[in-house]
Amino acid sequence: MSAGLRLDGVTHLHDRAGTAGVRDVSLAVAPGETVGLVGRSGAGKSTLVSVALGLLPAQRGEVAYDGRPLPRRRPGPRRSRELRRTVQWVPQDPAGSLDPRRHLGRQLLDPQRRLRVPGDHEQRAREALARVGLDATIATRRPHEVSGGQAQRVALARALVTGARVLLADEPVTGLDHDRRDDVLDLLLALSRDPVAPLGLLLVCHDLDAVARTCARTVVLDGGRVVEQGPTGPLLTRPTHPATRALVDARPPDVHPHAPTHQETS
Ligand SMILES: Nc1ncnc2c1ncn2[C@@H]1O[C@H](COP(=O)(O)OP(=O)(O)OP(=O)(O)O)[C@@H](O)[C@H]1O
Repeated sequence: MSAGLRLDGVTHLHDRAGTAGVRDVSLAVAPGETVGLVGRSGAGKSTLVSVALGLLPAQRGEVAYDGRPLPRRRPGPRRSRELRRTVQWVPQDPAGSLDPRRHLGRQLLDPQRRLRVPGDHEQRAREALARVGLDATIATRRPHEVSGGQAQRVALARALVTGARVLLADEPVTGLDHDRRDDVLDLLLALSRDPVAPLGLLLVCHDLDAVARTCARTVVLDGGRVVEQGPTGPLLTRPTHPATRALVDARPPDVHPHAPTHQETS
């Protein structure tokens, strides 16, 4: 059994002509692995994330969580809940996705109730907060009563609280300032390296510096297909496919040349 998320020869085309979507994509993210997914606009990244989350069907191929294939048809409510617990989605600007009116603690209980997670929900909420380096007392506050960095952490705790083993983070740092960006990325990296409950991470990101900082391995999509993949360092310094080269060439000049990369910190 392969733990985590596995896509095997997955195709999802949006139109009959077959010009848009993803084709024959295989990739795996095991707990503890950090994988970047990059590609120009329209390359198929969001489509792939939707298929990986079971929101769009794999017309060909297979998506499996912890070795168990997702059903081709929309799964029933019970199976759906099981799946949601295993693989969680982290949206763009995670803190901005918190409900401003509700106490943060409530927002850590809601997904557990919704997904009928077994066990003591309050305890799981405290554990999730500890994993992201926050004290449990923050649960009594609302988003505007904590710092932006703390809110980001709570949002990540919310993704963890159901017992997720893999996070799909779709442009989670777009629009954040440099320090906040690094805070989120470093936290994701630390969570992936947690010795007790290592997390798998698929990071969809157009910021190649963020990918270099966080992801051991990177997959390049172009025209809906995987055109290059491998260890992030060599892939970004010696790209072989023109699509990868174009992404690397479009990278803005490094304004923080001393930011540690994944390679330097691992
Ligand atoms: N619901 C849809 N119906 C029809 N075509 C779609 C749909 N969603 C996406 N597409 C098309 O599929 C292709 C891949 O789009 P997708 O959004 O997956 O790319 P992306 O790499 O995520 O792009 P971006 O970086 O701009 O978000 C594009 O040609 C897009 O126009």
